[in-house]
Amino acid sequence: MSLLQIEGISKSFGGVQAVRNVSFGLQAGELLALIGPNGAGKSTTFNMVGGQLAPDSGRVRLAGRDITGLPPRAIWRLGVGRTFQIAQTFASLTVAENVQMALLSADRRIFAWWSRAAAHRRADALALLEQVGMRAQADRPCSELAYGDVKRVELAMALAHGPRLLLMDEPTAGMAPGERVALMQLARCIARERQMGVLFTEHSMDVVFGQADRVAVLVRGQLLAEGTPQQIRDDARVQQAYLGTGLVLEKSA
Ligand SMILES: Nc1ncnc2c1ncn2[C@@H]1O[C@H](COP(=O)(O)OP(=O)(O)OP(=O)(O)O)[C@@H](O)[C@H]1O
Repeated sequence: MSLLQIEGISKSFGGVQAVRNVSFGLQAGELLALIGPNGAGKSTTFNMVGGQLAPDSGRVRLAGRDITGLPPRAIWRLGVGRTFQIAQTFASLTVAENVQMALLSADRRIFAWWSRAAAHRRADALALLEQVGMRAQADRPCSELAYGDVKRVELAMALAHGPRLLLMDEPTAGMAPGERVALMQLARCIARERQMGVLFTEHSMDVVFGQADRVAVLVRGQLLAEGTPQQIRDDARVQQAYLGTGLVLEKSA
């Protein structure tokens, strides 16, 4: 059974059909990149999986369970984590405290007194930071970190509730090319180790073709193609769809 199964979802905004009858699946341990030119419906699809938007029709299943239209918090509780285009951390807290806050939330104790974050499951927080290569920076304030490191902390925070599926919305936006690949290599290792699925939207073709196991291409709200990076790169329809968008379907050296 697929970890995530999207079955014919559609969504319109007024007269604009943003997503039209889109179906695809994602297995545990797999990285699936959702790509497409601007306005193709990537964010809308993503938000229908995360619960920020309810589909007009179609179903979304997580390990067979119908999660269509559930609110984001309920979907998160069922094991769907999320990172954002602009990393969200508390700048005034240390790296470890940020992860401890995420652990508090996972333990349903987010309303506990803030000062207790520093005392909550520090060893578990440090273990998560070890996984993302940030253990040595545990006691630095997040405000002092380079942006690429903030993204790693955000990843550790997203892992705090042990998601089965991680949604990463343009995870490498704003990062230097080398850092982008490194972040997604890390996500890939963690996905394999935890048998966690990762669905991500991405504009950087280096990341897509270098790191994704499979790629789904949306164009004008419809699924145009789905396959391995090689199949997608060789697909004439995909090349045609990208013509004139300024994006190149080549992995740069
Ligand atoms: N809340 C909304 N209200 C009205 N129209 C919307 C809304 N959200 C998205 N759209 C429209 O739906 C279509 C798909 O948008 P969406 O943001 O899903 O595309 P995208 O592939 O994520 O684009 P980008 O790469 O530019 O982020 C676009 O035509 C967009 O203008």
